[in-house]
Amino acid sequence: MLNPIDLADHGPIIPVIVIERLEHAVPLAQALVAGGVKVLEVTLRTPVALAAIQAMARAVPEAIVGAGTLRSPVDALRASEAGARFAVSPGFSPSLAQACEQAALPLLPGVATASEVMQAFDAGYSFLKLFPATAVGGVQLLKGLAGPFPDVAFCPTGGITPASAPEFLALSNVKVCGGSWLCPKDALEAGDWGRITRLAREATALRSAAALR
Ligand SMILES: O=C(O)C(=O)C[C@H](O)[C@H](O)COP(=O)(O)O
Repeated sequence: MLNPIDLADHGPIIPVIVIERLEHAVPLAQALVAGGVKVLEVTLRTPVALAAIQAMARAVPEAIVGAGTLRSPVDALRASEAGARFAVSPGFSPSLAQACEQAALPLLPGVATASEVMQAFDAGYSFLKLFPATAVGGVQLLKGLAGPFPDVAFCPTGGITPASAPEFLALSNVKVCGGSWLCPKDALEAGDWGRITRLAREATALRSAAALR
């Protein structure tokens, strides 16, 4: 079973993917992998999301396909059945955490405050999504959390851009960021897979940009 912290080893950005049309799933995964992005978070926000996870996992074995937007225990079960290798949630709830454990689905739970960090940490999670990262305080909040929680790492997501990502990635407690900009809706609709590969390639270079800061 994958440890969510290991997702950070595959690159600095996890694309947050919204699939409206199932036929986009496989070419999108291929385009991202071609640009060096292997870890894919497919949000359970659309009716075809589970089928998209299944199709990507089968057709693009190099990809590590996970499910995002898990909100309830049943989401955990469905994501696991669809073949998701990890799960991401906008928040933390004990019932969701328990369902993921039962389904052997590694979870990256979301937090936005120190109290939520403590609840997730108590439940055994030390790698957390900060969501919605920019809105709740962004870089300044993460610097603040590093004091009392030096043993907690974060994946900030929400409002991050290619311009702001290096500042996040340069923080000691940030291992990887999430962002939807790698998969723009208009590129998917136009089938512009080349643009998605370019965006993926640019995203993979952001860790070096962070190291230069
Ligand atoms: O649905 C979820 O569970 C999410 O993960 C929400 C995403 O994190 C944000 O929608 C990504 O934010 P942007 O990169 O600002 O578009």
